[in-house]
Amino acid sequence: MAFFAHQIQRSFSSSVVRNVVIKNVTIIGGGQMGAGIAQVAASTGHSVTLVDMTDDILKKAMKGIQSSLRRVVKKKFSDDPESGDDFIQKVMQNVSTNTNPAAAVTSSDLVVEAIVENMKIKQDLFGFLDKMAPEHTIFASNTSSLPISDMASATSRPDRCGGLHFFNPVPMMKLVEVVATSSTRGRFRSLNPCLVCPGHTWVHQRCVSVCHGSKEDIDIGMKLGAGYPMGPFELSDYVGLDTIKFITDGWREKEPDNPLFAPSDLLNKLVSEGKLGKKSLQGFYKYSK
Ligand SMILES: CCCCCCC[C@H](O)CC(=O)SCCNC(=O)CCNC(=O)[C@H](O)C(C)(C)COP(=O)([O-])OP(=O)([O-])OC[C@H]1O[C@@H](n2cnc3c(N)ncnc32)[C@H](O)[C@@H]1OP(=O)([O-])[O-]
Ligand SMILES: NC(=O)c1ccc[n+]([C@@H]2O[C@H](COP(=O)([O-])OP(=O)(O)OC[C@H]3O[C@@H](n4cnc5c(N)ncnc54)[C@H](O)[C@@H]3O)[C@@H](O)[C@H]2O)c1
Repeated sequence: MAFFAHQIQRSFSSSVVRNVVIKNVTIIGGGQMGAGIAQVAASTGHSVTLVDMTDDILKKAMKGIQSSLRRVVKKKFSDDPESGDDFIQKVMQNVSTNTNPAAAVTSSDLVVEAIVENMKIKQDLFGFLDKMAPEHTIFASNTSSLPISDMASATSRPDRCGGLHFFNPVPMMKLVEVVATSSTRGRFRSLNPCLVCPGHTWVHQRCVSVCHGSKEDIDIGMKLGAGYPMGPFELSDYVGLDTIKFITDGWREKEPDNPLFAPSDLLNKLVSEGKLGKKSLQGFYKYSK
């Protein structure tokens, strides 16, 4: 995270931002991704404020961060459990929660949004925070597929808006795509040398695969045959079927004739039944708590 904070700082060309030290990070959205981003930012010494709509959601997020840290520590401090406990305590002390986004950004250096994959809601959030956050604050979106420039246009600081596309689960995935727009000028560039296309990069285009066969066979096939750590159905449950639906609906809007983005009756049925994947304990597969 420190590396990316440096990269963002180095790349934003406006003088107001250039000498910004990224210390205070506000994450809006304490779901799968927001909680993971908060964990990584707090683990690298940043002071983090995690925002969501209710205290219950935030309590669940903090519990998730703690259990994830325990998994990290089991490996990182295997021969020194006491230091592991200290590490967890220190990281958790770096994270505070707030249900009031306005109060949570008053001293932010970097705001990362990881809320629902809906452009209007993201634009409204960016527009609102733009009035509340300090002049120097950088805004970043963790969106999987929506154009950063459309979010930046909802603010008075398009030169300090970018994408920070983390991958799930954040504490385990080394890739973060730093997405620039024409307004971010300067040297801000995507660290991931890849084609920029709907959904940012070719990484996503490979997630969208046309499959024929049982979900189990396809997942096993992609794991054993393509060396994937998870098959496409397992991964879709892991990402969240609602998020997958937001993304593919967005891509279909842009390219209605692309057969890759044809609507999936099964996906639409599962989402309409609230079967969102791992986060709701049922999607393509069933999960235990
Ligand atoms: C159609 C639209 C498509 C676009 C979708 C867009 C989505 C989005 O924009 C892009 C993405 O993210 S795409 C998604 C990109 N992401 C992918 O493709 C992910 C692919 N999957 C993987 O890389 C692996 O399955 C995992 C790393 C998730 C799990 O590893 P595994 O080996 O299969 O099994 P394991 O036994 O579970 O874990 C082993 C050990 O790892 C550690 N650990 C694990 N989770 C942890 C956590 N949360 N915290 C801390 N630690 C965690 C832990 O030490 C654990 O040991 P333990 O003794 O159990 O504590
Ligand atoms: N799930 C993934 O694998 C993955 C990976 C990379 C990027 N993303 C992107 O990250 C974002 C979040 O995805 P997720 O899987 O964490 O979703 P999620 O549903 O797990 O979490 C979203 C959280 O945002 C909160 N929220 C929604 N609107 C809000 C608002 N106005 N103010 C404050 N909180 C609000 C919700 O209460 C929820 O807790 C999406 O844009 C998604 O495309 C997802």
